[in-house]
Amino acid sequence: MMVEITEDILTKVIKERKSATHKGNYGRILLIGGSENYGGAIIMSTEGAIAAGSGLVAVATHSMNLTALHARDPEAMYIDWRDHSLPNLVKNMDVIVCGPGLGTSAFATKVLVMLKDIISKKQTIVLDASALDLIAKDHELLPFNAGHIVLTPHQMEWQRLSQIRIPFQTDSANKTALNKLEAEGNIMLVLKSNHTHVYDEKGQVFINPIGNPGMATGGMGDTLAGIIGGFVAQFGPKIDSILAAVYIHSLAGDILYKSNYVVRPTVISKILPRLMKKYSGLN
Ligand SMILES: NC(=O)C1=CN([C@@H]2O[C@H](COP(=O)(O)OP(=O)(O)OC[C@H]3O[C@@H](n4cnc5c(N)ncnc54)[C@H](O)[C@@H]3O)[C@@H](O)[C@H]2O)[C@@H](O)CC1
Ligand SMILES: Nc1ncnc2c1ncn2[C@@H]1O[C@H](COP(=O)(O)OP(=O)(O)O)[C@@H](O)[C@H]1O
Ligand SMILES: [Mg+2]
Repeated sequence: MMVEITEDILTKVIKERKSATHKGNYGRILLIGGSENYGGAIIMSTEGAIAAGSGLVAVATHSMNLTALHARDPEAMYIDWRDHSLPNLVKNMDVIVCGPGLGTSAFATKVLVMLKDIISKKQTIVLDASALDLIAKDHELLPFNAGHIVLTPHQMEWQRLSQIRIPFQTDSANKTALNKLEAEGNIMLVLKSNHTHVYDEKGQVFINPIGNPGMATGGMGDTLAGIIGGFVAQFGPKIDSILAAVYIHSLAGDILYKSNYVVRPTVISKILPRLMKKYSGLN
């Protein structure tokens, strides 16, 4: 059975903040990505995570991206992804987003191996973009020990990972491929397209009915990966958090598309806090 995601998911998930709280109550997230050529990707993911409201946002990226990252997003903490303290930082996080602009170098593979060794049951990992391409070449790189794994491929990345060509990516074929990947029944799949399908850990399928072609621009998925990570960090590692993130990303896109021919991913992050405010405290 397929369930359409509706606006109700936003009031269900987005809670009004209580006065007696601090940043430690809203989740810690580490984003890993951004090679020399793809610095923008990790910056856009970071902006998604900050706008979504995670309590603490840290970024591990190529040193070349430091100045741009800090100039745009001083809220984010930075670590050189070659720094030997990276594994320790990983251990302290609730959520890790890995992949936007990561690239597929030997070093990128080493990052995935490190994550696989270190990640624990208390943590959620969101795998996007290059991380998925590396895993497509070697399924053993999947960090099965994570409490929850969220895969966010677009159709081409899913083709590489599942070996199902795009026209044949039906829900039943996708579920079969997902079952083949799973060791622990802890993988959720966000299969991005003009109508994104989300598969939960039990095989339930959800479809996102909104979004628009103005969103077909580089960085839109990087932004979504950050928002998903931010929602999981703040609202918990459940399918509803992911559905709400997918829905609000498209809703922001639709609002902007009314008066813009192209929707810039960074502007989605810009309007997200205001949109979240509208849906908070209504449940
Ligand atoms: N500003 C930046 O630094 C950006 C960096 N990016 C990074 O570039 C690396 C390569 O990712 P790409 O996704 O560009 O490359 P891929 O080669 O993985 O996929 C892109 C191609 O797949 C095809 N495709 C088919 N169905 C599609 C669908 N539903 N959605 C999207 N594409 C579909 C299209 O022909 C498209 O050109 C990743 O690390 C990614 O994070 C991109 O995210 C774009 C922005
Ligand atoms: N025509 C469209 N209609 C609705 N949503 C779209 C459309 N094109 C792209 N999107 C959305 O934009 C995002 C693109 O993700 P992705 O391809 O990973 O981008 P990137 O890697 O460049 O950041 C997905 O969330 C997808 O659903
Ligand atoms: Mg992408």
